[in-house]
Amino acid sequence: MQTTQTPGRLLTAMRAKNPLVQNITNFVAMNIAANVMLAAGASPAMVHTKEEAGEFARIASALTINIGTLSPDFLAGMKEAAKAAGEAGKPWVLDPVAHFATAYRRAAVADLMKLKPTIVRGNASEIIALAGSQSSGHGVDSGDPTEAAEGSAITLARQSGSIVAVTGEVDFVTDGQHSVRIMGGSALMPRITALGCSLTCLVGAFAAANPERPFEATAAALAMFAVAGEEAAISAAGPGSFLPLFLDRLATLSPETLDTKARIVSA
Ligand SMILES: Nc1ncnc2c1ncn2[C@@H]1O[C@H](COP(=O)(O)OP(=O)(O)O)[C@@H](O)[C@H]1O
Ligand SMILES: Cc1ncsc1CCOP(=O)(O)O
Ligand SMILES: [Mg+2]
Repeated sequence: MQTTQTPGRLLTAMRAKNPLVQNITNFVAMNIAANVMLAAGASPAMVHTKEEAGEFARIASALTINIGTLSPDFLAGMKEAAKAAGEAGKPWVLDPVAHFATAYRRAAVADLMKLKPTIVRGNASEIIALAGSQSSGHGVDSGDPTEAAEGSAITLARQSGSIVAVTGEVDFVTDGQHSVRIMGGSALMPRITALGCSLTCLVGAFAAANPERPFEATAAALAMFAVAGEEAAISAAGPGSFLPLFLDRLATLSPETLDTKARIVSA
């Protein structure tokens, strides 16, 4: 029987491990996602080409895959890395950015889902479409509220066996049987590009340090973003000044404060 782990304890474990996380992410996100991970306490490596992606996945503690700026070379690397992570029993996270927008993206995500991601993290429109329903997404941004995606997230988790996380004004995490909602964050967050992509990478870091608890690890990473985002917004004048304040808050957030301020409720 496992003891209950609070988000703060999972954060402590993540910082203690300083996990090496391989991120095959998009050109927009590479720099900000690496900075988010370093600030939070993880060790990011952006390694994507097919010649080395599988080999690297065997030495990293977790893998994250994001299709934001997809190309044939990236996709080949993603498949090599996902196969290697699966064979090595390492957790991996899929971010299906705007997968509904083109036939190429749809096919790529269908192939990656067959490789059984441990966790899928997307915005509401992405998760609704991935479960086979009609979404109102426009490109990389969501056109749907999280509550409209909750049923789709549960269906997707049951179909795929993955933990599914939907983010937005409220976040939702489900394994198909149990679900939580996470409150917090700031309306400034969707006005800065690649924060969702960066969160996907941070989910990988929490899962790397807590591989037996991917559900709790996912909720803890989302709660860290929610608390740090809410606090950074207090002094921010807009999206530009929010970003450095957010990085500082990720770095200074203590496990005790995370436990006190995280708002995670059973759904
Ligand atoms: N309106 C909002 N209010 C508070 N937090 C938000 C809001 N929209 C998004 N967030 C937060 O921003 C982060 C990125 O989520 P999201 O914008 O949904 O991802 P994506 O960039 O992939 O669309 C998450 O931590 C989420 O909780
Ligand atoms: C703008 C853009 N275009 C392709 S990927 C990308 C970044 C999307 O980041 P996020 O999903 O975190 O908003
Ligand atoms: Mg996104």
